[in-house]
Amino acid sequence: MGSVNSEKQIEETTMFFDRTAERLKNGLTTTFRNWIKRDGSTEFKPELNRYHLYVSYACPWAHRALVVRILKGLEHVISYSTVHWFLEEGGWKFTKEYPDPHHSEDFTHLKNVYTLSDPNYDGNITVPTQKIVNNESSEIIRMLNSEFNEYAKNSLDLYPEQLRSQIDSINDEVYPKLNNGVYRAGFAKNQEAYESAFNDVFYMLDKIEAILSKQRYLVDNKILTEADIRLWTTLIRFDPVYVTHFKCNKYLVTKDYPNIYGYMCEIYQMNGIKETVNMFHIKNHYFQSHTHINPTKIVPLGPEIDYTKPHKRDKF
Ligand SMILES: N[C@@H](CCC(=O)N[C@@H](CS)C(=O)NCC(=O)O)C(=O)O
Repeated sequence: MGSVNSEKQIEETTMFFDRTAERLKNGLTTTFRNWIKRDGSTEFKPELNRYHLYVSYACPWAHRALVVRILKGLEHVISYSTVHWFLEEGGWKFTKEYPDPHHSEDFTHLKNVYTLSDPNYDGNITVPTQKIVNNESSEIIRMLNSEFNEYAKNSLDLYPEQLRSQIDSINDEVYPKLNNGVYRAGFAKNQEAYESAFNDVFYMLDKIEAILSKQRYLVDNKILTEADIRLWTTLIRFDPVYVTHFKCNKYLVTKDYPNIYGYMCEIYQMNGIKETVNMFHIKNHYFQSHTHINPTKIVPLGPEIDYTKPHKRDKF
């Protein structure tokens, strides 16, 4: 790390992240899709200290799981560890600083955990993952929300029955246009693809700003839902990373969208949430790993953002 990459390295990095981009475009194509069920209908029962979340602090999808774990008060039930922030061919790595807490030092990569579960595994090595159980964050957060209630310190329901169809429909729009839209813009191979992704991103942000000018949360005026969490982990990366690195630079979310900014502050200020935000991992991951779009690997120093200001969202 540190030096400018050769053409061959850039080509390899491009191919590696093309595969990630392809998978993200297609949505739920992850491999381990088991469910933890409190009714005992699967082999995975909710239990204290049985499950571990392998995350990358850098990853917006893994970040969802960290946030829901805190909001539900499951810190004493489910442990987690983070991989190193640098992602390259070979996948997410364990290091001395970021070890795999469950296996010996022979486990150098997250891939080792996958192959332990399935020796023939040759699919994508993504985070978050729990070995064997599930590596699809949208499903992991549903399990954390509903299946661990007998241990959870907080009784909130992020996917309440009466709001499910609205949550599903906003997720279906926010995912392609914004969560993944920023990646489509950043990894675009031509002007047309970039512009189409860019327009989706700002169409979605404009729409969200309008919603949040009328109500406290994305789906409901009073009830925080998983749709908010899925949105927030993208928003928190927007100004520091996506504006420059992925060229989503029409507006800044913390300057040009006052309602979105207040909403980001409110969630950031919820108990335990700011500790899930590791801006060092986030910035270093994107700016250093994606050498095909940032060959010098220089990590910008800014921006300075204050998430601790009064959010005033309780006006609704
Ligand atoms: N659908 C997956 C996507 C997760 C994902 O693609 N994560 C990226 C990092 S942000 C990753 O781990 N990429 C590694 C790779 O593609 O090998 C989820 O939400 O859990």
